[in-house]
Amino acid sequence: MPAIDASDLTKRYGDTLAVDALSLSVPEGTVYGFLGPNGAGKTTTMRMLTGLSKPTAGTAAVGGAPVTDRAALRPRIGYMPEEPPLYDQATAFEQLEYVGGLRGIDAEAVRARGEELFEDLGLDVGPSDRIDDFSKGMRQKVAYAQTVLHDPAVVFLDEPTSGLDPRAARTLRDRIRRLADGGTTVFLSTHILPVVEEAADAVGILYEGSLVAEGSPDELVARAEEGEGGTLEDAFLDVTDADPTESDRSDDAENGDGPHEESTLDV
Ligand SMILES: Nc1ncnc2c1ncn2[C@@H]1O[C@H](COP(=O)(O)OP(=O)(O)OP(=O)(O)O)[C@@H](O)[C@H]1O
Repeated sequence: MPAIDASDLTKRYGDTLAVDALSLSVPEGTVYGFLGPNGAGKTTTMRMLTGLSKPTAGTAAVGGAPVTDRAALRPRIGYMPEEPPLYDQATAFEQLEYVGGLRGIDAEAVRARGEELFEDLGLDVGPSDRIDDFSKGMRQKVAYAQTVLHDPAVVFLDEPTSGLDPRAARTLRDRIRRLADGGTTVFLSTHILPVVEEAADAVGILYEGSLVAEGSPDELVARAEEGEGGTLEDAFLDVTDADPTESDRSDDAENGDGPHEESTLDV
């Protein structure tokens, strides 16, 4: 049974078709890199897969639980949104205690696991330092720790390395790879191609709500080599008509020539 199994998942906001009949199958213990330009529908997809947004149509199950069954889904998943919810006035441990409490993990277990996670991530903070004073990288580490605190079967990470310096980004990338090597499934949404190139087993490229390419990073690169380029970036550009190095191309994406249905790369 795949860890993530989605069939024709669709989300419509009024006239906007944010996600268009998306089907996905992600095997257990793998990292799936979910790429796409701004506004492609990545966050909307993650919100549906984590039970936070009700699909307009289609079905999905994560860790064996239907996404419509939030009680069953919750213990199986961890979700780190692009703007992780953290209490500025809390210390790093208080933040974990709060989240652990909501998940019914006792304080002692939270502390032990927190110490292990913070040490592993290289988060060096004093016992009374508040999140308010943390750098972006330190906040991301706390957010990551609270996402994996309960050892979920499937972890969803939305732009986890955005704003991180290269060293912090590498630490997180290594942790993502290790999670998968330990059997956890990781669904990773990002615009940053080297992150998926290094960490992902499979890559899906979303464009205007549809999956326009899917394969291993190597397969997509090989495909791009048949054209003009030979990098994942070239593959991305081929199928999305967008430049991933530009921060906001959603208007262009809407007005430009989108890929045709048949441009789906089944590599
Ligand atoms: N709550 C909402 N109400 C109305 N439209 C929405 C809502 N959320 C998302 N959209 C629209 O759905 C589309 C997909 O947005 P989404 O945030 O999922 O894209 P994304 O790929 O995550 O983009 P980014 O990379 O910029 O975060 C966009 O056109 C967006 O404007």
